[in-house]
Amino acid sequence: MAFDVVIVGGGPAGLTAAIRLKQENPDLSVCLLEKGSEVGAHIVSGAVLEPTTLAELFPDWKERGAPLDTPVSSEKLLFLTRKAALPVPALHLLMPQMDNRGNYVISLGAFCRWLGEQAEALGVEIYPGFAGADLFIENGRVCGIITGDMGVNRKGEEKPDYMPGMILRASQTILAEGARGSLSKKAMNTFELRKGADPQTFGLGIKEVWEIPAEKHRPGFVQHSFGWPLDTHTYGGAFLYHFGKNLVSYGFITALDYRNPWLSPFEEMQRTKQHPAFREHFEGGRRIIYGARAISEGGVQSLPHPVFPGGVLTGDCAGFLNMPKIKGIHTSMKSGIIAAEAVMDAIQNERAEASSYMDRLKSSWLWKELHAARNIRPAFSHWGMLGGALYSGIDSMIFRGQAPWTLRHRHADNETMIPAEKAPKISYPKADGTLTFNRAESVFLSNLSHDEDQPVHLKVQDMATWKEVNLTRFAAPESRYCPAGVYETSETDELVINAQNCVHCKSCDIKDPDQNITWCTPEGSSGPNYPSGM
Ligand SMILES: Cc1cc2nc3c(=O)[nH]c(=O)nc-3n(C[C@H](O)[C@H](O)[C@H](O)COP(=O)(O)OP(=O)(O)OC[C@H]3O[C@@H](n4cnc5c(N)ncnc54)[C@H](O)[C@@H]3O)c2cc1C
Ligand code: SF4
Repeated sequence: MAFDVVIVGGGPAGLTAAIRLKQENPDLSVCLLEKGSEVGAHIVSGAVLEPTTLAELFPDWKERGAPLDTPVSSEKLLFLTRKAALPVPALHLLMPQMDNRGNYVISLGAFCRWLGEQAEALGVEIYPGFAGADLFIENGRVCGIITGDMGVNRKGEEKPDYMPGMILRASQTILAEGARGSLSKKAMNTFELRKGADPQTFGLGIKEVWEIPAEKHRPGFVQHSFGWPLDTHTYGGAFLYHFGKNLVSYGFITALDYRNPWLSPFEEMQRTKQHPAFREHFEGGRRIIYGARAISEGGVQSLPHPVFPGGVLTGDCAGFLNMPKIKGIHTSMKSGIIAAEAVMDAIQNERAEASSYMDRLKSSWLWKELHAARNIRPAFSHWGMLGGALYSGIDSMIFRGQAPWTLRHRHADNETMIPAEKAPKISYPKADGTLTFNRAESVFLSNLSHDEDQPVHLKVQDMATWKEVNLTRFAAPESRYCPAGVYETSETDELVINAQNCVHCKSCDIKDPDQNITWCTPEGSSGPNYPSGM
């Protein structure tokens, strides 16, 4: 099958790019693949939406019924100690990037479904349930993508319903797979797109949606925290947003450059709920959805060159997220708009490379925004939590993001752990089954579908390395950082992989110390099926 443009990924970046292409040129043939069973099925986000890019894409978004129903009504940033919560005063002055006035608390899943409807109305062909499994490269140029085979059993043999993958040819391919996309990783390696960039650094976001009693619901209330329970060298914190009909979105982001291999991002998230500043929000409520996803935290200094022969990278798979704001939706969408315009230019001028993409990015508000935010995230790696918080205040208030230096990211996340025997063990409280839960009962709420009789999509290149590095040196950290309990160590010290539990967060691909684990796309439609509230 041949198209003018193939887009891989139906998140905010891919859908926005698709819409912009058809808005500008209705005659272009545009195809978008989404590995989830439907658009939105794999989407995890807080989410507070800054509506700037949406207004650029559809100035009449209100009349079109965009699902932005909960304006932010009030907000707090808390520094937590074990028992106390100290609000950061004059938040809008001290940390203007945390100012959420004019923003909306949304379900990003519902928003993406709505964007999908807009795209289809413009003539974009959307194929949910199809994973882009490989790049289709001819003569050193990406000429489209290859979808995954369907109907292959665990041993790699064809089953009666076998359907080989298809080649989707395209003049230009837009990769919009979100953080740590598998095709994006291949494109970066094949075309050496990361040359000269700092290592990308990621966070793992784990999230729950709760339904709470109507009398406790405060529509539009937004709360963020930092400090306890993380140690001072680990960046991260919790978020809590009231939205929709009696819903609360609660989550915790742990930076994946953490050092202590005994740390469990899942348990940090569970125990934060017990803090008095969070606990009261869940009383009388019930948890209805659970999910997890990595986010790209590195900022502008970690961006790869986003253009390769035959295509571009856009959204979180390149790393267009503003970490101090904890926002990547409006930035991903903006990069999608710019990518679409550059790709159209390349097609019209019959050029293999959308070479205007970088210049267009650099002259946009997106670049200015990311440039101003660039020093805050690395400051926390350099000077720990308090030094980083102090630096953020100075950078925002005095330099206003224009300091004449750029702090670098010195390590990739897989390089930062210290040996388990040198790290303090962390003892986490047992789940109580009402407020806090274990991973097995949590993953149940991700509504997973995964045919177990298919090749394991988590490839461990070398088990001897796993034993020597992961098990012996780091006490099997994947058994703690995986938010779905996919990895276990058997009594005979073998690695057990429960691939059917994978929620596609990509943390193992990122954090595995020797880069010995590779996340590959499973059969299309596998993985979580998050409903519209996510
Ligand atoms: C817990 C959490 C909280 C967040 N909170 C906020 C917030 O409050 N505000 C905000 O602005 N941002 C927030 N973000 C960030 C925001 O969600 C992302 O920046 C944004 O979603 C990135 O958009 P994207 O389109 O690049 O990628 P994604 O949203 O990740 O979408 C990528 C899509 O591509 C699909 N895909 C991936 N690979 C393939 C493949 N090979 N084949 C087919 N399909 C594929 C995926 O299934 C997915 O649907 C948060 C993120 C997390 C994890
Ligand atoms: S197996 Fe890897 S990608 Fe899947 S949920 Fe666990 S850490 Fe995330």
